[in-house]
Amino acid sequence: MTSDILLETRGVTQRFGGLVANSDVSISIRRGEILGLIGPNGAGKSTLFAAISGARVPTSGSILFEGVDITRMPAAERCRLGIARTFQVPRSFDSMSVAENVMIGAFVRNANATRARAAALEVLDYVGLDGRADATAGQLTPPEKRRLEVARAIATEPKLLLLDEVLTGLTPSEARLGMDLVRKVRARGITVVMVEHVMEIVMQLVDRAIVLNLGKLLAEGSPADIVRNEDVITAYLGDRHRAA
Ligand SMILES: Nc1ncnc2c1ncn2[C@@H]1O[C@H](COP(=O)(O)OP(=O)(O)OP(=O)(O)O)[C@@H](O)[C@H]1O
Repeated sequence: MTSDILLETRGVTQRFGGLVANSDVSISIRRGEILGLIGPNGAGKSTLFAAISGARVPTSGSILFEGVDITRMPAAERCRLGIARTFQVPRSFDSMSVAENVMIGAFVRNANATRARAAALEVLDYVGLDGRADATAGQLTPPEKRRLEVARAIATEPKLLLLDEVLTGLTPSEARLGMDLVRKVRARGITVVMVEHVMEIVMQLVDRAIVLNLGKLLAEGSPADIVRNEDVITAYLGDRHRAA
C-alpha cells in the first residue's frame, strides 16, 4: 500500500556557527497536497527547503522520501527519485531557447534529445509558454521566467515540487494566473510545497500550512486555523489578523 506521507523530516537541525536556523523540525508532507511553508523573515524556511532538496545536509536529523532516507543524498539523485525545486531568483540559461531550458529538465527522464524536446514542448504547452518555445530565455518577461522555472522543474517528472516564492512580487492578475498554474500542477498528481509570504495567496491556495518561527515549528493546520492561531498572529501575521 502506498503511504499517505510522501516526505518526512525528523528532528532536522541546521546550525550556522552559533545560529540555529532550523531547530528540531519534524514535519510531514502528504501525498497530493498543496502545503504552504510560511513564517517571518529568517524563520528558517529556505534552510528547510535546502535540506529537503539536497542543497545542504542538515547538522542533525533525517529526511525520508517515500520511506527512503535521503538525508545525505546529492540533489541530482533526489531529482531522479522525484524531488524538484524552483529558485527564488529564476535560474535560466538566457542565451538558450525556452525549449532548450526545459529540455535540461526533460533529460532527467529522456536520454534521447528528440524525446526530451517533445517532452519539453508538452510541458511548455501545459504551463502556457508554448508560444515562446523558440524565444531565448533572456527575452522572457519576469512572470514568464517564473513559469519557465516551473516548466523546467515539471519536465523532470517530480512527485514533489518545491516552489520558492514563485508568486511573490507579481501583479494581482499575474498572481491569479500563477495560482491557476499551481492548481494545475497538483492536478497532474504532483505534491506541492511552497514558501510564500503573501497571505492572500496562501489562504486561497494551500490545503495546509506549516509555520516556522526562529527556526522552530510554530504551528500547522488549515489556512483558516492558522490565521486564527494566537502564536502565529503574535509572531508573524500581526494585529490586523486578530479578531475584533
Ligand atoms: N549559509 C548561511 N550561513 C549563515 N547563516 C545563514 C545561512 N543561511 C541562512 N542563514 C541564517 O539562518 C536563518 C534562517 O534563514 P532562512 O533563509 O532559512 O530564513 P527564511 O525563513 O527563508 O527567511 P526569508 O523569508 O527572509 O527568505 C537566518 O538568520 C539566516 O541569516
